[in-house]
Formats: sequence, structure tokens, C-alpha cells
Amino acid sequence: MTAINPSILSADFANLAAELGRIPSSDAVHVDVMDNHFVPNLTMGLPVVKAIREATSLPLDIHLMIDEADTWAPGYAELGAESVTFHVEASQRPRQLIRDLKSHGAKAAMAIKPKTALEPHLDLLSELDMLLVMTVEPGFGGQAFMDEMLPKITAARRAVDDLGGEVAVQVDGGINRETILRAAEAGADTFVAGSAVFGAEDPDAAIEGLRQLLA
Ligand SMILES: O=C(CO)[C@@H](O)[C@H](O)COP(=O)(O)O
Repeated sequence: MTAINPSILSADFANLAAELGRIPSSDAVHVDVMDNHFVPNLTMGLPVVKAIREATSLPLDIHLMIDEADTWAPGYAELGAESVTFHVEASQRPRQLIRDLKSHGAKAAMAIKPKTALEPHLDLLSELDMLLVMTVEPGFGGQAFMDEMLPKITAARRAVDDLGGEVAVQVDGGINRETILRAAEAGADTFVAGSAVFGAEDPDAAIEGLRQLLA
């Protein structure tokens, strides 16, 4: 099963409800929460994500690029997100956090930055619903896909397959019509795309276009 999750970081923030209406065929809406500490950019927090939750019936895939994930992440699960992704670099007790997210009914996902090695964190894999391999330095949309992350995606896929294949492997950053197949062939199954979707005249057609490339 593959999924295309458009990132609203590239949407018009002054018209978010209307923008959500332009992506009805999304598998989930990817929401980038940034705190200007963990990453050098600031987007939104719980009140805005709550408003997004109320403005759409699409599942929400929350990507937290924030410090103190252990404190803040459960709140996003509580408001009804389908999945909540925390960065392993921002959690002091990831195993407990995964349990907390699940106890609030959300899927638990963990992200790793490009410079973070995967192997030291693979012991958490069996408890996760999704692993996000960042394919750009987190913080901004519109960056180029880092081909040097392909081996990390493959390593993640192998580790997931060894466990029985229940954990999704998500990629985020620079995913577009040129790069999506490379990421898929390396082992990704869940694709976040910001500028490739919201930069298109018809965002929903852009989602369908990406899907067809994977078919
Ligand atoms: O998390 C991030 C950036 O840190 C992403 O979700 C971006 O929003 C992806 O944008 P594109 O690279 O697809 O334009």
C-alpha cells in the first residue's frame, strides 16, 4: 500500500480551509509543526492544528519539528490526529512517547534527520507504526531531494521487512514527479509532497499524477 500525503507547508496559510478542499484525494494531510528551535522556522501549534482538524475530515499526519516532543506530542494525538511523528533527536524517552501516542488513539511515528544514523534507533522499530526518513534538512519546503538518503531508505525497508512489514516507511522532502520513483524503489511507501502538490495548478490532479507513477 502506498500513500501520498500533501504537505500544507506549501499551501496558502491565509486560506487553509479552502486549500484543504483542493486535495480531497489525499491519503492524509501532512501538517508541519515547527517551533523555531528544533528547526529554523516557525509554523503553527495546537490551536491551529485543532482548527485544521475541524476544517477537514481527511486524516491528519502531524510532523512535529519541535523540541520537548515528550511534552507536546500527546496533545496532537488527543485532538484526533491519525498519526503523530516526533523526531528521535527531540525525545528523551521515545519508547514511553510511542506508548502515550497510541494510548490516545494515534499511530506513532518517528522521524530521523539526514545526519542522524538509523541503526542506533532500530530497537524502537517494532513499536512504531511509521518511520519517517527525512530526505531534506527539516525546516523548509521546496528543497532538493537528497539522493544520499536512498541507502537509508533501503536500510529502513530491510529492517521493516525483517519485522514482518507492518511499519510504514515515509519520506519527506523534495518528493516530486522526478524523485518519487527513486524513493519508492529504495523502499519508501508513504510520500510527503509539498511544493509538487500545492505548486501545481490543480493540486488534486498532481496527487493523482504522483500515484500513477507508482502504479
Ligand atoms: O517537513 C518538511 C520540511 O521540513 C516538509 O514536509 C516539506 O513541506 C516538504 O516540502 P517539499 O520538499 O515537498 O516542497
